Amino acid sequence: MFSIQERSESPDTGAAEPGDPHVLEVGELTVRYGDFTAVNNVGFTVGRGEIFGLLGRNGAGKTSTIAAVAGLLQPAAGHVRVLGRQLEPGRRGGAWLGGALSLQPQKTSLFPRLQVEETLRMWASLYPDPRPVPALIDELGLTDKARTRAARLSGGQQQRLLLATALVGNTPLVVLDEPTTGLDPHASRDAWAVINRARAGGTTFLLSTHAMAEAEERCDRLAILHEGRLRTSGTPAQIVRSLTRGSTVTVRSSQEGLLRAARAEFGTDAVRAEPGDGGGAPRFTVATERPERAVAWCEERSPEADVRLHRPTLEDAFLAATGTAPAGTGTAPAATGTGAAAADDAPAAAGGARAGGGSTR
Ligand SMILES: Nc1ncnc2c1ncn2[C@@H]1O[C@H](COP(=O)(O)OP(=O)(O)OP(=O)(O)O)[C@@H](O)[C@H]1O
Repeated sequence: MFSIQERSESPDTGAAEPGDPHVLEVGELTVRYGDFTAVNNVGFTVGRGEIFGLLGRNGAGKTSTIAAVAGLLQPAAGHVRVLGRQLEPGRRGGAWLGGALSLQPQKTSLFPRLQVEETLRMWASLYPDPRPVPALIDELGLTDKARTRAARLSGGQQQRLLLATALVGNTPLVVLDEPTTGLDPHASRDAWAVINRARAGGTTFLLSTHAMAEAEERCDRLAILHEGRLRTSGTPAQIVRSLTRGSTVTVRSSQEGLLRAARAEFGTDAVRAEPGDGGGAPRFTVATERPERAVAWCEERSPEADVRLHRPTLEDAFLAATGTAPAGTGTAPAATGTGAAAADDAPAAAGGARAGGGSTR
C-alpha cells in the first residue's frame, strides 16, 4: 500500500499518439530504495479496456511498480507511458493530476471526519471530468452511509469508499492496489461489477491482488512478479498452461498391485508414488490429459480407493512461479516455460481455455 501525498501541481497528460494501442506501457522499469532493488527491469503493456493484474508474493514489488506507474516515485531506470505520453523524469503524479490516471489511495489517506459523500466530492474536484457522486455511491452500495463519516465506516465499507475515490475521476486508466482485500464475498462481487461496468465503458485497469481465484476469473492478463523481476505474463489460461502439468488424479488405496497396474495403464512417467503423509493408505498421482478416464479406471479397479481429480489453477501456477508447489498439485517445474502443459481435449477436463502463448521468463 502507498500514500498519494506526493504529487505535482502540473498536469502532464496528453492524448494518445496516433497508432498507439496501449493505454499503459511500462518498459525496463527499475525501482530502488537506497541500495535495494525492489523492481528490476520490468516491462509490460496494458491495452485499452483491459483489466491487468499484478501478482506476486509479499514484497515482490507490486506496490512499488504501481507507485512508479502513478508517478508517485521516481524510477531508477526505465519508462512509463500513459496514453502514449511518457511521464517526465522527476515529475511526480503528473498524469494522475492531469486526468489520465486515477489511483486508489490507502486507508490512511481518508479524512476521518469527512462523510462518504463529502470525501467523494473532494476527490471529484481534482479531476476534469468526474463521475456523478450519488450514482457512484449507489453503485458501491454505500447509499445508506452517504452521510456517515469515514472513521465510522467498517473496514470493508472504507475499502469500498477507497475504490470509489479511484473511480470518481472517470479517468481512462485506473490503478488499484488490492481493491478487494477485506471485502466479504458479496461486497467483492459488487466491487467487481462496478469495475466491469467501468471497463465496458472503456476504462482500463491496472491492479494488484493476492486473490488468485479473482485474478483468474476477472483479469484479462496478468504478470507475476518474483523478487522484483517479471517471472511470467499472459492470460490466466496461458499462465496456468505454461506452469502446470495439466490435470492430476490423486489415488489413495491400500490395494496390492494398483500402483503397478496404473503404471502399466498410464505409463511410468505419468504415475508418481507420493510420500506418505500420515493419512493412512499410500498415495500416488496420475498426470493425464484425460483425467475422467483415469478416475473411472481407478474406481473400477479399486472401488474402495479415495480418488480425487485436481485441475490446475492459477494458484498452482503462482506457487510454481514463486516458490515450491505442494506435491500432487500437477505443477510443472517453473523453468519449463510455455507449452509445458498438455492440452485437455475433453471439455469437462479442461481447466480453462488452453490458449497457449504465455511468456515465461
Ligand atoms: N520506502 C521503502 N524503503 C525501503 N524499502 C522499501 C520501501 N518500500 C518498499 N520497500 C521494499 O521493497 C520491496 C517491495 O515492496 P512492495 O511494497 O513493492 O511489495 P509488494 O509486492 O507490494 O508486497 P505486498 O504484497 O506485501 O504488498 C520489499 O522488500 C519492501 O520491503
